[in-house]
Amino acid sequence: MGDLLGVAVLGVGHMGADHIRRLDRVVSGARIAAVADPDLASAKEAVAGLDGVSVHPDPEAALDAPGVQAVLIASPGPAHEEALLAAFARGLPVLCEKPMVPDSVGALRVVEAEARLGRRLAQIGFMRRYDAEYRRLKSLLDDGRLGRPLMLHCTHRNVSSPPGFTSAMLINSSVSHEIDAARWLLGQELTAVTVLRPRPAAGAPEGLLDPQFVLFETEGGALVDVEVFVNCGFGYQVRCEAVCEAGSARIGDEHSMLVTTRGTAGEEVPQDYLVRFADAYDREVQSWVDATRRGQVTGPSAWDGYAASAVAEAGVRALESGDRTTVDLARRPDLYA
Ligand SMILES: NC(=O)C1=CN([C@@H]2O[C@H](COP(=O)(O)OP(=O)(O)OC[C@H]3O[C@@H](n4cnc5c(N)ncnc54)[C@H](O)[C@@H]3O)[C@@H](O)[C@H]2O)C=CC1
Ligand SMILES: O=C1[C@@H](O)[C@H](O)[C@@H](O)[C@H](O)[C@H]1O
Repeated sequence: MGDLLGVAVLGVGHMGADHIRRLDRVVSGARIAAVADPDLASAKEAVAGLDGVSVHPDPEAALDAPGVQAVLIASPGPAHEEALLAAFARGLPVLCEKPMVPDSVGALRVVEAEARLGRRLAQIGFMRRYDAEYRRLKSLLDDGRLGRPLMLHCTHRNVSSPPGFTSAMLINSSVSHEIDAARWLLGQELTAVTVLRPRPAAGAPEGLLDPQFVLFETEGGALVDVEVFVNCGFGYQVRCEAVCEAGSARIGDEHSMLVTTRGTAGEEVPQDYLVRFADAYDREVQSWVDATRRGQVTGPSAWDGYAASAVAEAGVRALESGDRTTVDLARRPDLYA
């Protein structure tokens, strides 16, 4: 056990429980040292059968527990800022689920706190950067064969939204992935956003503006459109097509299986992100554990987390006003150059 990275997991809901399973059974080089969740019964259940794990209702008690060397934050977004700052205060490396901090002012506080430390401690959970298809697309765009990217056409569909999901969350929870992916794929900041809303789908909960059509402009003059539809009812579908000056490339169609039964043949569609992005989460967490054990921090940074929150915030304003809304980004600290 001594050589394994001792991880405290904060939050044992959908993502936290899946990351606990991953750290315990999939990823090498780590062990769960502590967990925290105000729902103590769920926390105990999440680590039932694991040795040497302390269970806490309070996140800071988990950070101070024996054997904790790193933190994985999987609590709801509004709890992330406090947890990140507590980890920084203890010098603990962190993998923090997206959104890093939902509001940009809080996200900037995290960036500034890390910049004051003078070294990176946080990796943000934008797992698409670890997905095989996204990585192929990134390599293709980077090698220049297709020429300058002009547009990204993105689709983001969920079968259904969890209870309490708001119209703003279509942008700051769901589209936050496209915001990060677009910034990463294009190597450009997003500068303005417009949101159109068709008549809501009959299957959407009362009052939820679902679907939405979100259009981003980039600093290099490209456009990124996203259809986000979180109660589509039929499957989890994430696609991205890059249209460039000398060709196009599309990802997101490979995660299905051709099934033949009772006289028909058709494709099975994944039903959620835990299935569609299973390999990406595995690679993300393995990469975090490996880098942490080497004393390094890699992957999406706190600056990327902040930028995603600032763009999403402009998107929510655009949704509410119906106007094209520009993005205000703070100056990027040298730490993230
Ligand atoms: N990367 C991805 O694809 C996904 C990321 N997420 C992100 O993961 C995070 C968690 O989401 P879910 O697991 O779906 O939520 P969830 O609601 O299933 O679980 C959250 C858990 O955190 C606990 N909790 C509440 N306050 C806490 C605190 N202060 N400290 C520790 N635990 C606390 C709750 O009791 C609950 O058990 C969110 O930031 C969400 O945006 C969620 C789904 C997919
Ligand atoms: O991060 C995620 C959720 O929080 C979000 O609500 C979903 O729309 C995304 O597909 C999923 O990847």
